[in-house]
Amino acid sequence: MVVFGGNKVGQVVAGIGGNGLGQILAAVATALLFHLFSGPGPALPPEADQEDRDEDDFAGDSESSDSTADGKVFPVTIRWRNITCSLSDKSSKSVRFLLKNVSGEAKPGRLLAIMGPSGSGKTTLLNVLAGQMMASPRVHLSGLLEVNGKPSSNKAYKFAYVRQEDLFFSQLTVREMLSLAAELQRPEIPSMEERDEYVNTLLFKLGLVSCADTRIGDAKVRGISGGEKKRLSLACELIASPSVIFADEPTTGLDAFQAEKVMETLRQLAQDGHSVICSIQWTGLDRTGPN
Ligand SMILES: Nc1ncnc2c1ncn2[C@@H]1O[C@H](COP(=O)(O)OP(=O)(O)OP(=O)(O)O)[C@@H](O)[C@H]1O
Repeated sequence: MVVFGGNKVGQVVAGIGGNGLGQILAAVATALLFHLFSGPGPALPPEADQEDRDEDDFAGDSESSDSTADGKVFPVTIRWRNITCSLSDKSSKSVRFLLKNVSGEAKPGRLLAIMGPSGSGKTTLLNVLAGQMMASPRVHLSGLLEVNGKPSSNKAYKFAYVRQEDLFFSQLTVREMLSLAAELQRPEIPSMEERDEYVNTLLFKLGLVSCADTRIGDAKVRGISGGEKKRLSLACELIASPSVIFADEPTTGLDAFQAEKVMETLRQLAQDGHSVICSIQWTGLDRTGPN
């Protein structure tokens, strides 16, 4: 059990819409910018508090490569100790803790679910772990973050971050969206045929074959389901061969069937060797809770 800003949180191991060329170009630029800025952001400064470092527990080494020579996922273990994040308010001279002494570990082959009610700090923790905290003089961060046994540094590993909001070209089909994403992110794939084959593999892996030629859609034009959108987000992120996958509330807003399919996909990605960390909003209505 860890504590987030005062709330108890259980840890379980367990579009861009629009029409027209102008908007497509704008969206391509947005996608490129998104990927430029979605690399590891400001990392948690390695803290002096390294007493409880136990390097023997780490199987990985410090290589920063993201996939092994045979195309397998490069294994990355992340460990965090006593992460504290606070917000200071100069006018009222008060400090608000968003995270307080949070510790944990994510390993390759495991799916880690961070559970808690709304506002308990789940997104904040994912942002800290992914080095995506917004730089602000009001935000104070402390604690220890290790990647494969070494204090984390920028660009230490490749990660995917599936956020709560999905960003897509609503007019494209699922296949077209993946093909475009592959063209932007994997320019080394030489021919269209090979790219098509790569996209087909992704469609199969993410269970998107049946909706491959359906438009993504948006609020105005009905397209693929919410669960399919979430799995398409995962597929787009997988193109970059990440070692670690962060997914912020991937099941929120989905019905039980779609939520189960998304979680099954994440479980499968963990089995493929990715370290998967997701947040789940836990309302407490389910008395059984995380186990
Ligand atoms: N930069 C910030 N400035 C002010 N408050 C912030 C900031 N970042 C987070 N918070 C606050 O910290 C708390 C935790 O936010 P966070 O988004 O991490 O929670 P969460 O558990 O992911 O919530 P939800 O399930 O609703 O998405 C919230 O009360 C939020 O308003």
